[in-house]
Amino acid sequence: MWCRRLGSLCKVPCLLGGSIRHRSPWLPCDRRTVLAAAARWRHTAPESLKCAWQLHGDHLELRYANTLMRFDFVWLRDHCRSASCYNAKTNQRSLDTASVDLGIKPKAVLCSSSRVRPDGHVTRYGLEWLVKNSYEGQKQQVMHPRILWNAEIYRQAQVPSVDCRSFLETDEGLKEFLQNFLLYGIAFVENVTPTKEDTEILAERISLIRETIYGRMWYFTSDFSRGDTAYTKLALDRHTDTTYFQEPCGIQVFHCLKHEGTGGRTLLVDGFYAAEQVLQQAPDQFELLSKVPLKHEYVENVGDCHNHMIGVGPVLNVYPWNNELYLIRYNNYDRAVINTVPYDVVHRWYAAHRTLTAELRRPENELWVKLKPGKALFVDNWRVLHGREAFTGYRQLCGCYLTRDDVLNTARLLGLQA
Ligand SMILES: C[N+](C)(C)CCCC[C@H](N)C(=O)O
Ligand SMILES: O=C(O)CCC(=O)C(=O)O
Ligand SMILES: [Fe+2]
Repeated sequence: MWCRRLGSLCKVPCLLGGSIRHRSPWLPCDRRTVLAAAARWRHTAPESLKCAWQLHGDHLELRYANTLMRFDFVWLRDHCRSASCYNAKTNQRSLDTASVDLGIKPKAVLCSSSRVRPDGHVTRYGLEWLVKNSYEGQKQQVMHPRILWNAEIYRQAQVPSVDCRSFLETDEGLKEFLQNFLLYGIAFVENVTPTKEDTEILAERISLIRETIYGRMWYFTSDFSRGDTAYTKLALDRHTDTTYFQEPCGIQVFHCLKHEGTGGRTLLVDGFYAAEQVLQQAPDQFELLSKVPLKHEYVENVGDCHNHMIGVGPVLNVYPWNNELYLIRYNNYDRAVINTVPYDVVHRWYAAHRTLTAELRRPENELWVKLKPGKALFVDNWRVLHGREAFTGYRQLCGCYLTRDDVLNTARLLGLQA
């Protein structure tokens, strides 16, 4: 049974809605023959080629807004936004998906009929909603818009630091800061009172602080109070932190409270920029780095501190549907014995790791900054690597880790895509 009646909504194509009446166990369908004969393109209006659909044996094919989409029938039933299937107040599904017949088929597809007879369950979808939420639509989009940088690109962009008061007291200041942070993976706040307490207030403005084995707010000097090279005066090559957690910390905040001596500059490298170069030069190496799981490990036995952490995952982590990078796990100090990779793969992995390392080490990709009291640095620890130059004298840094979900939450609440 096909309906090509057009409701009043159809006059505005972007508001077109489609309705699907599902064949469900509680509503036996006798329209199989109609469905079988239905596999040809249908248009919402004879003169409009903007939207067309075709019903196949197990899915609905829809062409709209230059996107060809295919919707599985169970998917369509599962995403029904009717009052009995979805609670619009809580934005939660009420439908028990497991109760949907996996062989479900729509009884009819109607284009924006204003009068649908109340037999069977009716599911309505807006075309825009379908485009936005289809696999094909998502594939064309990035989850996180970013500007990949090397030192020159970052300098040219002249990204401003945000003033501490504006950051703390205005939504505009906070939004500007977060926008910079999301685009570049680093952002600075200036004129911060150089204390641990004031740094904590900053952190709490955008997120929950992630307490770890290093505490909530940490404070460190080169006193080797912990069994890690960070607590010395030695240089630290570029790395991301807490690679040995199953979920590495999302953001790291650094605030240098004091330095009387030389050296100690901070190195920042956009890991995604380097990975992108690997993808261009050697896509198979990129793939290897994104597929081969490795362990990172933290073993500490110094004073009263006894810890043993293990995190497993590939160096490059990508969303499987669009290959977009979302996390780089790179720390050659903390990388554990490789025992998760067979010998013939491991050699190719080392070659791929070498290619990535060469990109990460290109001098033109290195951004060097000297952290000074009053200037707090936020680093996206899932994207930007940090390191430091060896130093002399007394140097005191404070900071903390933030939970990524909560930073992104704040950004979304301010209207940013995160
Ligand atoms: C930042 N803070 C000094 C607290 C900890 C440093 C952790 C260092 C560790 N090797 C890692 O990369 O995870
Ligand atoms: O001392 C520094 O500037 C940074 C050390 C470091 O890598 C860290 O604390 O995670
Ligand atoms: Fe670090």
